[in-house]
Amino acid sequence: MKFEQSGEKSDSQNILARVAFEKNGFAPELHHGVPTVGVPMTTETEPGFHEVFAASGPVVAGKEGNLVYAVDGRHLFCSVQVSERDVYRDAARIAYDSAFELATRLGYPNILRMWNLVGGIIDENADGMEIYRDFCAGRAEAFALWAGRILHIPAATGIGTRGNGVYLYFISGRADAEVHHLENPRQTPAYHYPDSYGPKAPSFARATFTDGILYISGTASIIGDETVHKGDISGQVDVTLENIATLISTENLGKVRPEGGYTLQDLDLIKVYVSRPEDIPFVRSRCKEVFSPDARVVYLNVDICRPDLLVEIEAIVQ
Ligand SMILES: O=C(O)c1cccc(O)c1
Ligand SMILES: CC(=O)C(=O)O
Repeated sequence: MKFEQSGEKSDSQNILARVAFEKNGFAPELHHGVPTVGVPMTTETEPGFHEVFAASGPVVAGKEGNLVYAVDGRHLFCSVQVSERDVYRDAARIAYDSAFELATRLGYPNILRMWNLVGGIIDENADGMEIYRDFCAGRAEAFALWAGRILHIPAATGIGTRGNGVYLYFISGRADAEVHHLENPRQTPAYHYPDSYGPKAPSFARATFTDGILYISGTASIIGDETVHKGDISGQVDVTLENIATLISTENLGKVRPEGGYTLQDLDLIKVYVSRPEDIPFVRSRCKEVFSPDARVVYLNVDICRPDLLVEIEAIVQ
């Protein structure tokens, strides 16, 4: 598995799947035989871009119900869209349930990395519950239904969009793949968050390390389970970067990676989610100081899963 990002479409050879970051989204489809999903994450003024998941072997792609997927012998990519609705819990459970059924049936039960792009993430649903909490409840029910068959809870992102409904996509691997899911010593595991954050805790790990690739989950200014530096973008950026630095340090990642850990200079394919557009110039200049000049970094103006979070960062080391 390898990731690429580009401003243009590359041709479809050896591509497992493609995600188009654009202004309007579109439901997953097979585009010239390649699973393609459009996620509504950019604005008129930001250029769109594509993220490409490279295949490790001959690709077989398909569609089943709402699921669009591809396998290459080592990995499954699967995507499903949940259209806008009053309450998401049942639809989120059903979407994950059908995706997990496919993943286990095809022999890729080892989820490695998932993205949950949730329109109106901090708005209320028709019952007055925050949509992120509503979504998390359905997702947690699906993980509980599949416990033992879907092997672990992986690294993830759960973030707002500039559209409606929910876009899900994930990659998973074979049962025998060597996969390590990591937690952060500075943070409570999200799946143990108390119910003050919602009826079911968020189902994700802080990072997944497999096959020489480190997937870092969306990370924010949270210590323990609490948001710190409320209203202070500078403080939130610093804590977010410190959280990532600790997560990928030799003390933490070195437990599963014999060569040791990484530093912020090793991050690539970085996504920086910023909830207030006016903070983007500051965040950009701070990120320039800490990330490698060769790192590919995009800034996306979307809501984050708690109203008091101003910034969230995800990345890959490969
Ligand atoms: O619910 C999630 O999957 C999630 C994962 C990472 C960060 C975040 O805000 C949310
Ligand atoms: C970012 C976030 O929501 C979390 O770490 O829980």
